[in-house]
Amino acid sequence: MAQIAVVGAGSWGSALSIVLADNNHHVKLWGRDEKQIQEINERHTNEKYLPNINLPENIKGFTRIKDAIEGVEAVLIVVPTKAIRNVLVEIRQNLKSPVTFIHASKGIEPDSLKRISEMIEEEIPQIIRKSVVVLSGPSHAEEVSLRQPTTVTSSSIQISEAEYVQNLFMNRHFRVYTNPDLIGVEIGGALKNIIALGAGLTNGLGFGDNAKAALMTRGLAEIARLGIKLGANPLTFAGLSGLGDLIVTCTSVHSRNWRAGNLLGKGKTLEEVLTNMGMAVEGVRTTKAAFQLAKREGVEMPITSVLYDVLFNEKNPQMAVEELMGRVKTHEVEDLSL
Ligand SMILES: NC(=O)c1ccc[n+]([C@@H]2O[C@H](COP(=O)([O-])OP(=O)(O)OC[C@H]3O[C@@H](n4cnc5c(N)ncnc54)[C@H](O)[C@@H]3O)[C@@H](O)[C@H]2O)c1
Ligand SMILES: O=P(O)(O)OC[C@H](O)CO
Repeated sequence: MAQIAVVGAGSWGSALSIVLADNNHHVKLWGRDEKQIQEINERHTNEKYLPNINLPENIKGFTRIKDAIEGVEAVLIVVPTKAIRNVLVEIRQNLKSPVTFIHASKGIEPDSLKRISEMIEEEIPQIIRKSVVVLSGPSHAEEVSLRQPTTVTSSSIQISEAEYVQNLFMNRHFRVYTNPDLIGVEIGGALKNIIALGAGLTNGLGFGDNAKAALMTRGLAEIARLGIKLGANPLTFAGLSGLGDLIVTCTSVHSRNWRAGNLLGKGKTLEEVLTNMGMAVEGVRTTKAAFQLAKREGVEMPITSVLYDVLFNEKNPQMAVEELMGRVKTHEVEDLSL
């Protein structure tokens, strides 16, 4: 059985630790909060992030990254995107031999416009990096930790490494597929959070299922348009890390992005929403990054664009919906190869 470091003891890092521990791996879970790590080691719980869940005893908590990564064969990064570069620097300074880097975070870095696998390649020299693999798909921590049926995709340009990660995680509750399209998997996983914010926002405004279905469908069209321009396989967007994750995030009671959008639609300010959530709402920064990426690539992304104005330029949400509905008439199906 393998020894794996999980860097990030929030909801998703803790839930994925349970999957690995159920598969009899030795999990070294890093978190920055001493009290939380003490709770994980002594009471085998993480009440703030996974209430009412018992953690298996083969999950050990660490507060120093140096200790968590010592002797492991793979490092799973699962902190919010804004924290990734800092943890990577600390890993680089302490890692002694090459490991597989897996990440399960969902975001794009504003300004640099890097995907997370690109940040890993930038920060971690090849001599200590066997490969980079992303794990993504429709998977809320709350359900994974209850061992409810979940399916995800393991993606790497080295398919043997994607299969290695598939083998680490796969069990009878957690089914893992592989896909070599790293760009498509990362873009789908990151950008669906923008659409979930929009779906929550229309709910907050009092609109129903027609509006939600419209946002999801046209949202997927613009995600695919950008992804294909960046080199993704169009079919990936119909898969687990595309359509699958879009469905779960736009319709689940667990979705942080949907809940944040809902509060915005009900008139709360962005600051009020983020303060109240207390958990990662990746869609906000990803909207900024996707807006910048669309501009750089010359790709039309109307939903992302109006949400950017709602989040960062105080556009009224009701006006944003009216703007989308009043766009110039167009064809539905486009030639995505253009
Ligand atoms: N929660 C889910 O169901 C889920 C599922 C799939 C993917 N994800 C993705 O996983 C990533 C983590 O999300 P989460 O839901 O676990 O978040 P969370 O809010 O539950 O936990 C975040 C964790 O990161 C830590 N953290 C926050 N800022 C930090 C910093 N600057 N430096 C170091 N640590 C920091 C927090 O202390 C906490 O332990 C996100 O990219 C999210 O999109 C989440
Ligand atoms: O709760 P959300 O909106 O951060 O979404 C979590 C996961 O990405 C769902 O797959």
